[in-house]
Amino acid sequence: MTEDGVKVVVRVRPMSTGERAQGSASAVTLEPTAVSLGPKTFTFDHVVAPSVGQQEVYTASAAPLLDSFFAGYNATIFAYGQTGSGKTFTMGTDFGGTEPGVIPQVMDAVFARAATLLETKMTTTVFKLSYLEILNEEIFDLLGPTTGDGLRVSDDPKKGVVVVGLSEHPVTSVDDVRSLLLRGSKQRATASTNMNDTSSRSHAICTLTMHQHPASDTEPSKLSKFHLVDLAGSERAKKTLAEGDRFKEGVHINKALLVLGKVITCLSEKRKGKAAFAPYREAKLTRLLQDSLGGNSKTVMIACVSPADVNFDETTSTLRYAEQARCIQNTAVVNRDPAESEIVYLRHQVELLKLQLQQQQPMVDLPADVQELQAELRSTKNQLEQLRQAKDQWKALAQSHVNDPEAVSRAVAAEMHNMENIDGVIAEKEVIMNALQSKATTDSIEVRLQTLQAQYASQVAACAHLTPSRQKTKLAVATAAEQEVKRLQRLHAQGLLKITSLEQELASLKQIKAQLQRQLAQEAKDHQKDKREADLKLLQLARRDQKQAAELKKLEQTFEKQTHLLKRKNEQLARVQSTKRPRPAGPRAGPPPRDLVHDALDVALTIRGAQAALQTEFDRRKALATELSEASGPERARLASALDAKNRDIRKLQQRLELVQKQHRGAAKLCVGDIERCHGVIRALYEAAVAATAASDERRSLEAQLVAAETQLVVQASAENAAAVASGVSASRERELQAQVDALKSQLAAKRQKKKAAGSGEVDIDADADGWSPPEADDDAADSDYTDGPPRKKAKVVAADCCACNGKCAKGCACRAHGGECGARCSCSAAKCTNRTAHAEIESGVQDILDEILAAPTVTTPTPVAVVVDKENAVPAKLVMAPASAEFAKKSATKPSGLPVKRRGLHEVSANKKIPTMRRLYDGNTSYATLQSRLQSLSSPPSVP
Ligand SMILES: Nc1ncnc2c1ncn2[C@@H]1O[C@H](COP(=O)(O)OP(=O)(O)OP(=O)(O)O)[C@@H](O)[C@H]1O
Repeated sequence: MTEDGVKVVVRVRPMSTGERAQGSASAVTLEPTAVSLGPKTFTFDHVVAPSVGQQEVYTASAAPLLDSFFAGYNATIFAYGQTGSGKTFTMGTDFGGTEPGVIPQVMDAVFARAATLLETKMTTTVFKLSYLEILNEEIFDLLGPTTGDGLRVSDDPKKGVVVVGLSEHPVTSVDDVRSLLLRGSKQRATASTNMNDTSSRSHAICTLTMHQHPASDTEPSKLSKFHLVDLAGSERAKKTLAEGDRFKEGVHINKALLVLGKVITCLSEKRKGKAAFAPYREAKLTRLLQDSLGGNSKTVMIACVSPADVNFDETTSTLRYAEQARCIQNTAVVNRDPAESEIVYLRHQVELLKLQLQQQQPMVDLPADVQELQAELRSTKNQLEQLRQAKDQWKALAQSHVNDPEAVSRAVAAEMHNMENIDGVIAEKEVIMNALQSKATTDSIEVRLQTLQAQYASQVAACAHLTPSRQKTKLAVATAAEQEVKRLQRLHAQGLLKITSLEQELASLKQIKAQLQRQLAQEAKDHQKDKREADLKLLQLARRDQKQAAELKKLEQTFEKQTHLLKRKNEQLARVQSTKRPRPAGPRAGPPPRDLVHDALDVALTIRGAQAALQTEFDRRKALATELSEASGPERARLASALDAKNRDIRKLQQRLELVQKQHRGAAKLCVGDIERCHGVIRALYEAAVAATAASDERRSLEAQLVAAETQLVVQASAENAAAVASGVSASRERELQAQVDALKSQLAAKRQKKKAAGSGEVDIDADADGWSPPEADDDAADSDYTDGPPRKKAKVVAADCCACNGKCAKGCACRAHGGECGARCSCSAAKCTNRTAHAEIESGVQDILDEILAAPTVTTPTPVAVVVDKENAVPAKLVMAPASAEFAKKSATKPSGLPVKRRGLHEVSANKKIPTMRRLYDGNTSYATLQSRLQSLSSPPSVP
């Protein structure tokens, strides 16, 4: 078992053509093991620069994993990063290409090493390959049938997390792998987005499983897995311009990557000693990578990033996660093949029995019953030999049927059956030994010896009565008999010796058996003990739980009581405070809540403004880069230096923004302190919200007025233009028309002025130069608790003339009912409403002009204009000539009048898009103050010809 951190290699790709076209500058500074981005420096195991090729990436990332893989450890390598950052390029399934990625290089190296192992150590290796993708949170087999539902993930107690039904294909060479991966890659979902022409829409996991079978029976077999993962990239819909299915895929991709980020953060915090639960189960991706992140695997992460400053935020986020991933601690173990472990055990048993058999080989010629025993032993030996052969057969079968689990399990069952027979054989052997022992001690040899001795004695006695010649013959016979006796005695001694050795053997077997039984009994005892202890612990834990639950309940009750008490006290305090008004100003801890809120909003608005400004800078730089690509000579040099300056500005702005964002984490610090202060903050926020809503209403209304005025004036100017161009209109008439427009303008200005003077109750949102100034609360009592800070202005009374009409103001109009006119706070359309003096006047004025023009003898094609409007007076400030579009010219040519139907509403004119270009003065990013000043600066006299 080894404890290992996740290794992180960062790969920075070269600037893409698109990024170059935008004039992007590099935002990263690279060192061999660090990347600096803005004010922050991130540290890694290895950093690969853009100029570096695929070979070095492989050497730095995957090559070290090969040793672990062959040592029996699981290995994982995965590429992580934003869309288009080069993950698929780095992992690469392009086997035949000029720049093979990590996967082809790993496969080449694995098969080369396997061949060497076979040659040098006679170790055989069996490989299987699987390839899957996670698309929209569903798992699909890229090497299985193309149709079908997603696969299920399940937890196997022995194998861990497995994908049920995922096909595994035996592979014997790199060619096999290549054809399978090419097939799978074709099936993998890719699509074109704004950020990448071939964007991967799914996470892909390719797994190579290796079984190693060493030649030596004593060495265990190993089973290890190599996961090669190409993740889909995180993406922003705003940048990828993804819609429909692409958008949906993007949402799933981002969700899975978010969970991956959470898991990485949790695991890195665990390393720092914080208790954190990694949410592996929240996404299929993290479930499948569970072992690779914090589990049984040696893991390398390749973080792919773009160097361009337009991707500053995404690169920062990738590097932040990658740095955290370095803190993840994995615990890898050598994986033994479970079937092979069984075989090793059986092999040892066979060896033991073989040894025993060898010890039982006969040393001398034994009598028939001893030979009988010998024969028995031989048959046992044969049985053992058969077992050994069966085992070899099983091994061969296992190798040839790696894909037929049923055949393997049948063979294992048969083998197990054979092994059970061994016990029976030992028992039989024991019975024979016993029988032989009793036989050998009681009958044959001793009885025969005694008989022979008796015969010998009687023969000697008989010899005494015989003649010398007969005596001689008898003596020879007696000598032979004596020799025979001696031989038999020798045999007897040898038999006894053999029996003793067999007895010893038997005794040792019995001893081993007894020892095993004792061991088993001890283990059973230990198990019982452990179980008892575990039960006890469980019981204790349950008791502790109960105790804690009771304590918790008690605490909750106490807390509830205290909350009640606090509430009561607060109420009392509020009553006391409401009686003593105004409260004397005294020293307070920290700035007043309203200032806090003001400051926080100020910072937030500044950040948003800066982000918008950054985007504008990007757009300007893009335009500059386009100009630069088309320019030549000194102009080119000028543009190049302007581009450099722009890049510097952008870099500075990005760094400053990053710093500000880091220092100000929104409203987090607002509600710190006592409860009274929190109330103050909430009140200030409420006031700010009211002020902002009022400002937004005002702005909307103003916008509507601007649009209406623009439209009217476009029509008016078009008409004037047409009339001017027409030969029938005299210069004096032109001046007259101009005078009419001026008159209308001054009428509207006067109207506006009148309204203001009457105190129409609009909230003053421009008091602050920064564009934000919270109005004071109009309820004096509400502010009674807070007397610090200078006294503030009171908000003006809200306008009374306010109708809720939709479009035109008809009879039911509230303003009309009260005898008043509609104004800025009314929800009716400024262009359609007939209850407004300005409207009526402009309408009639414009109508007069139109009538005048239509009365002219010939009207040529009008030139469309864009109009700039004075916001204050809602009258035209400037008319800018714009070239007529082809469409407009065509339509005008078919209609001699050159104008839409005479009495059609002004809104219809714009809705029909007769005016091709309309410059809008206001957009969401423009602050109110900026809008004001822009309008002010543009309110010069009309420049209509
Ligand atoms: N190191 C590199 N050298 C040259 N070209 C690269 C490099 N890295 C990426 N590219 C190119 O950048 C483009 C995008 O790369 P790629 O498709 O690998 O990105 P990705 O991170 O896999 O994107 P997605 O997440 O959208 O699938 C490709 O055209 C690729 O050829």
